[in-house]
Amino acid sequence: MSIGKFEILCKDAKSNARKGLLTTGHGDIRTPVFMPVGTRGSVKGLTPEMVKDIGSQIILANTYHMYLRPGIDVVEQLGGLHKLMAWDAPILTDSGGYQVFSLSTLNRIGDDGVEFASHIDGQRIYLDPAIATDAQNRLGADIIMAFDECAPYPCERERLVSATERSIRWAKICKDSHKNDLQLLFAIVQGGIDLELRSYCADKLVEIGFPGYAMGGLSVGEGFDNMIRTTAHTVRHLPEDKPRYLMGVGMPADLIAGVREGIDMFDCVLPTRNGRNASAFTEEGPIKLRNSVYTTDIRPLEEGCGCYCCRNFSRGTLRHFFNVGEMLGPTLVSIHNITFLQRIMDKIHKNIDNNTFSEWSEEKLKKYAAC
Ligand SMILES: CNc1nc2cc3c(cc2[nH]1)N=C(N)NC3
Repeated sequence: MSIGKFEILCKDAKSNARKGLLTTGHGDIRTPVFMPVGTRGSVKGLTPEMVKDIGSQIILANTYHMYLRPGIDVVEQLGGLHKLMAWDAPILTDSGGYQVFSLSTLNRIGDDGVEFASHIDGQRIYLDPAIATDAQNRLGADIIMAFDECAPYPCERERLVSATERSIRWAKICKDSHKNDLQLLFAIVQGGIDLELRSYCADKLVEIGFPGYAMGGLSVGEGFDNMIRTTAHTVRHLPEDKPRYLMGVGMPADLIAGVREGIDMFDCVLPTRNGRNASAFTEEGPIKLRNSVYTTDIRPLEEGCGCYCCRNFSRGTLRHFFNVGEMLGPTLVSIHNITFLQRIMDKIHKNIDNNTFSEWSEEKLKKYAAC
């Protein structure tokens, strides 16, 4: 089994879209792929069996959160992350770089690492590239991420440059610290929407050499056009034969547009976060189920969807569940929303196979933009 092998199976003639097969320690991943997020070891509100039934191939967990609770030692004593999550397929762990800068109270950012106060109990913690890589090696995920510094958006160019430079230096330390050949260490390209900085960062990371490359720092309020323009530009600086991962993305239109620019992997909390907040993806745009207009609506969320939620529950029932605070409401709408994104990925695969992706994606993007 050649872990890290990425085979391009089919390429769209009129865009950068492609289908691939990525070999990992827990099986092959057919790309493009959407990865549901299980930040603290659970895809919120869903059993692993539900996630598997939807057709998800790989799920995420987060090193920052697992480091704080229950702690890496405890995860190891519980049999590792796959055992803890009851998931025998591929897992990707984010390094915690984003969460340290977005969740915690930063005390010190140095070239060595970061000192911060835990967002849980204020405990002072120190993380650096080597510690974050060792933690991911011990968690045992199949794909692990470099420890990076995520500059806020927007921010002064000087801050963006220093965060990008530091992320490059830290990526090299992560690669030198990474000991487990069963795990793939992906680099993360930073640089905001500054195309020159993105090129510089991508070129430097490719020089160091990684089995896959992510793009971080997008889908943070820059807007769809900036995100796609930056993605398209950066992809041109990444190797054709390595997987490309657009972190934290995204909504239905983002997935289609990202694939068109040559992205292979996506993750996003929105299907479950929106699901918990009674917001459901539909082909006609999101619907807010707490709205009284759905009180006696006997239709499923989406005619023809086929997910467990749409096969068994009406919009009226779902509105009732949210209205009275039944736990089943968030679970059902999360199942539907992940299924909705999975179905988009399935349609992407089919259209790339049939060489109809460009026309299909054009029509879909127009439709979703109008929602
Ligand atoms: C908008 N969501 C999102 N953007 C991200 C950006 C990054 C990330 C996770 C994200 N999630 N993880 C990193 N280690 N770095 C960059």
